[in-house]
Amino acid sequence: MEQEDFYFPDTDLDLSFTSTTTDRTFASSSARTSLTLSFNDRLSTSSAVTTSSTSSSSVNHRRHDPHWSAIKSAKLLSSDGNIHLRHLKLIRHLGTGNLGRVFLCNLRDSSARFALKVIDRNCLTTEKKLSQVETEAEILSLLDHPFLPTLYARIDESHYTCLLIDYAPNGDLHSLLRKQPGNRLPIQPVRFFAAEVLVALEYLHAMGIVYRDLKPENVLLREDGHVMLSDFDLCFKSDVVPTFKSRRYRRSSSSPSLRRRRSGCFSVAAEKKYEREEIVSEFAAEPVTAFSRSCVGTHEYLAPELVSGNGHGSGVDWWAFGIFLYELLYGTTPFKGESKEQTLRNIVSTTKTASFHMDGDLDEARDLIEKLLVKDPRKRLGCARGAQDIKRHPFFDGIKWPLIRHYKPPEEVRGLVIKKSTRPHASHVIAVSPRRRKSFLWRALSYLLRGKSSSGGSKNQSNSNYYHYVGKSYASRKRV
Ligand SMILES: Nc1ncnc2c1ncn2[C@@H]1O[C@H](COP(=O)(O)OP(=O)(O)OP(=O)(O)O)[C@@H](O)[C@H]1O
Repeated sequence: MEQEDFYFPDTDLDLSFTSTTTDRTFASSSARTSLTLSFNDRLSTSSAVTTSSTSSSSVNHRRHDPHWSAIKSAKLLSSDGNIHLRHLKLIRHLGTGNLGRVFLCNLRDSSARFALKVIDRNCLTTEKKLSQVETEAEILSLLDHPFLPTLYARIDESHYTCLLIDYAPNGDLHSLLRKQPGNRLPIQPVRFFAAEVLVALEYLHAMGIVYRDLKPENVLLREDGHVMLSDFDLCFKSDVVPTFKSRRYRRSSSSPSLRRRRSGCFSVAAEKKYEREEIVSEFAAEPVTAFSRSCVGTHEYLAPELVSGNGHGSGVDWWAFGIFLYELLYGTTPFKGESKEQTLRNIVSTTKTASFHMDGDLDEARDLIEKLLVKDPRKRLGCARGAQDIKRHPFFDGIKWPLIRHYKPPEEVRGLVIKKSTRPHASHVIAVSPRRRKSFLWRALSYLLRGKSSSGGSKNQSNSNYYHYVGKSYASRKRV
């Protein structure tokens, strides 16, 4: 969980915040970063993002959103109609990633809070990293979904590229897991978080986007407790051909008359189940022909086809979804070895399978995980028709998918504070001449970003090839 918000005396940037706030990235010794080894993905080269606005700004259904209203007002007051860094007030540092630093900020004279990802392009030493920035910006500009961040503005000033996105104040699922006894969550919160992540992945796949970096660290939690997937620099985009088909299937479901155990909005059938046959028309938009050879992701979450380097598609996200479910339920990942090399060996080994503790409550979860962790992607659940098949698994029985965003987040999870209403934030305004304000802002940004490179504790650097990568011994699970 983030610390309580803290407003500093109103300068454009108060550098003292670096020593008084928590940098989750540095604080976390077990941070897992992701690996990127080569880029041959078919990412569209057209830039959908312009310098300072995004296509989503015109989305009608969000016109009353306070964030868009704040953006609109700031643009109206801006001399050139665009958002600039001078319009933003940085509040504190939230974390450091592979590409840059993330700050909590708001627009001056507004209480709407945003996260600002600041990338100093001069610090990006390789073409690959520059390309990752463009990938992230492009993917973000395409998104319009409650469980994914909105890109409100892209600001390119001097050698900085800044992405203004939704702020998720409840931290990430990895930190939340570590606050739980045994680093495990009870089954109902797991169903809740997994269902939302599944819907987010389904949306990405329907857009032709293969995510490739699912892990609890990348599942941020919004103020209302709902999820927000983050980190799109490892995605690849492919063509997707949506289809609409009729299908006959046997559905096992609980009798409505049976007594049910209840927990929040997610209920579990306590007694017998019955089977019925249904013919359904369904929309499938899974990028089944997506293909990449890049070895990217986070070791413990890599699918076997990714590790072997023979090419992969959207199935890698369904494998990672299985690992994700396992980690939420068991507090560890199923193929974790003594070293990263051993982990990768376990993943590709045809004899090594996930092991499960005996626990009756987890039978359906176990069955789902086993179907997702099938080493041959052609036989893996989700790889033929996408999320539809996973949603239908008995583990998710009872969930009304169209209403998913209205389900109540699990309140019983230790360390998850769900705010019922947004507290108005005080904002202090001190008149600073625009010239002074600008130079101060640049000096402050340079200072903060320099801090990143000298700290040495930030995210890892990319390795140039797989053998170099597996040959090293790492103290923690990191993305490369
Ligand atoms: N929208 C956000 N709201 C709140 N915190 C965020 C947000 N985006 C990022 N963070 C925090 O900032 C940190 C850095 O984020 P960033 O996306 O740059 O890197 P990352 O998620 O660590 O991934 P990588 O280095 O693999 O690209 C994250 O660990 C997270 O704690």
